[in-house]
Amino acid sequence: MTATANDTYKAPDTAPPILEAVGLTRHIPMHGRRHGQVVRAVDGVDLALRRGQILALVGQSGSGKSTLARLLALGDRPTSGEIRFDGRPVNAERRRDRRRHYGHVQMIMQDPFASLNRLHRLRYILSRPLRNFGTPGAAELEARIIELLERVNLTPGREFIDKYPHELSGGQRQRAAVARALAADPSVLLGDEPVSMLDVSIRLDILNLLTELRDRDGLSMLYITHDIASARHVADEVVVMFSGHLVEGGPAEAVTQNAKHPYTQLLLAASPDPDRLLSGEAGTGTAAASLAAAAGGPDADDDPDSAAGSATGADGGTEAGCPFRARCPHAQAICAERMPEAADAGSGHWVRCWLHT
Ligand SMILES: Nc1ncnc2c1ncn2[C@@H]1O[C@H](COP(=O)(O)OP(=O)(O)OP(=O)(O)O)[C@@H](O)[C@H]1O
Repeated sequence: MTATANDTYKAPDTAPPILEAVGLTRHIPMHGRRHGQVVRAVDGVDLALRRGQILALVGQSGSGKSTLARLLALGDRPTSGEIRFDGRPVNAERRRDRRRHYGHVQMIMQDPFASLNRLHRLRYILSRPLRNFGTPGAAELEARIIELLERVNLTPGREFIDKYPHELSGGQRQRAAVARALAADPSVLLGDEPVSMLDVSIRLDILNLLTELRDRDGLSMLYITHDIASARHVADEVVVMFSGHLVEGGPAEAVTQNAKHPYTQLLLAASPDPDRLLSGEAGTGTAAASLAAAAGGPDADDDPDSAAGSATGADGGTEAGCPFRARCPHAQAICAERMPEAADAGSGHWVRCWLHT
């Protein structure tokens, strides 16, 4: 059984993957002064979200998290690599695949205001995805909408069904956005920073709702966040992204309590202490300053020794070395030559760092 910070979790860590990325890569061509170069936003990512689990994807702004989420939701096409759903390759260009896949994978966005049409009541917003499964009569439709509202703890549902998004608090709006995602009957939720725009006092409520959906309904979830403390709170497994690469991953407890990669260690050192979990405050002191200096992602600097020199020639094939090397206190000559393969750190924990090969 996977060890987690949340001891209600029951699924075994041998649960089969429901959503996988295999060598997933997205190189974005640049324009203007940088014409001819590409930003390696996502670079050869392998990850597996297991059935009934929450996998947290953690990284700073610019590390490639949203680009990866867009690829997994088929909202963008990869440069190379493959996405598999339930063991089968998904081809983003095939309409049949897109229809089938979209029903199963639903996104929860950062800003619930932007994701809910403010001109409509919840009744209408939630009825649209429900109608994709046939045309139930008015009474049945209303009963299903109320059930959805109550599933996300907007209770009693009857009191919320005719509200407009602007009549809800921030937390209630995010619950309504989760209800809308659930209306499509997904087996996977992709949450891109689903609590970062919410008031600190209600973040924990929404995260607890997500873990409830996992525990009660067996939903699988990719939880995307810059906040490693919240990842530890909700996730079964954690993967850490820096500059388009996954650098460490494994059971949440192992990655957060026994981090191996210097970047993960920096993220942890700069995160709020557990008493201030989800406070949204950055840590203080030298770790936070170093983290800010490390940045999270590829920039347009084509100096290979820059902090994040991940913009390369248009073939996208010239990147070498670990992107974290310029900020790493343990960098060695080999770090500039190539990125190591993942090394096994035991019990499903792995790390891509020359210190551990
Ligand atoms: N359309 C684009 N054109 C050029 N560069 C892009 C584009 N989209 C993303 N990038 C670059 O790709 C890298 C990864 O961006 P992405 O938005 O995926 O990161 P992120 O980790 O989700 O950050 P944030 O949390 O700030 O959204 C960044 O360097 C970003 O500037």
